[in-house]
Amino acid sequence: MTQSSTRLVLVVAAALVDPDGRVLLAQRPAGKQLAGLWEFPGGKIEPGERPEQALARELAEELGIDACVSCMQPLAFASHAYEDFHLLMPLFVCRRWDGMVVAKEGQALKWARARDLRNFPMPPADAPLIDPLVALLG
Ligand SMILES: Nc1nc2c([nH]c(=O)n2[C@@H]2O[C@H](COP(=O)(O)OP(=O)(O)OP(=O)(O)O)[C@@H](O)[C@H]2O)c(=O)[nH]1
Repeated sequence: MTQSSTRLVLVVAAALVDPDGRVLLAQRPAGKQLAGLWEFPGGKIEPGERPEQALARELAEELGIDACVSCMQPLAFASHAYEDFHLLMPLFVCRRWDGMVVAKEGQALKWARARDLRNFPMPPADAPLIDPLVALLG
């Protein structure tokens, strides 16, 4: 069905990959939409920002790391109709950053194998992102 008006929300997310080939998941805190679900770090792109810049900002805010913008590698994107908005979310692979990953916003963090991601409850938009990660990382 075609909808006449849909709010498009642009979000950018990262698959941070550690030297062991594991991917970082962050748990959405209580009180937020989709609370308790495991997601890729990231957030909304602000007006005037390039996606890679927005991602670097979010990674600094959420995890305290300084990610290498020129190393961000586009892998896949999610296009998902939530009830009240449509999410468009590119996923970048990021293997290089400065600093230690720290949960700056009190969120739980987990390093997981790509092939184990299906064991984590994730937002529905994220499901199509898992196969490309498994293809890349095994
Ligand atoms: N960062 C991130 N967001 C995701 C993923 N999957 C997914 O559906 N989303 C959705 O994309 C939006 C992310 O924006 P956000 O992190 O700034 O959202 P938020 O609820 O904290 O909003 P707020 O900043 O207005 O409080 C949320 O609606 C979130 O549910 C994911 O893997 N990572």
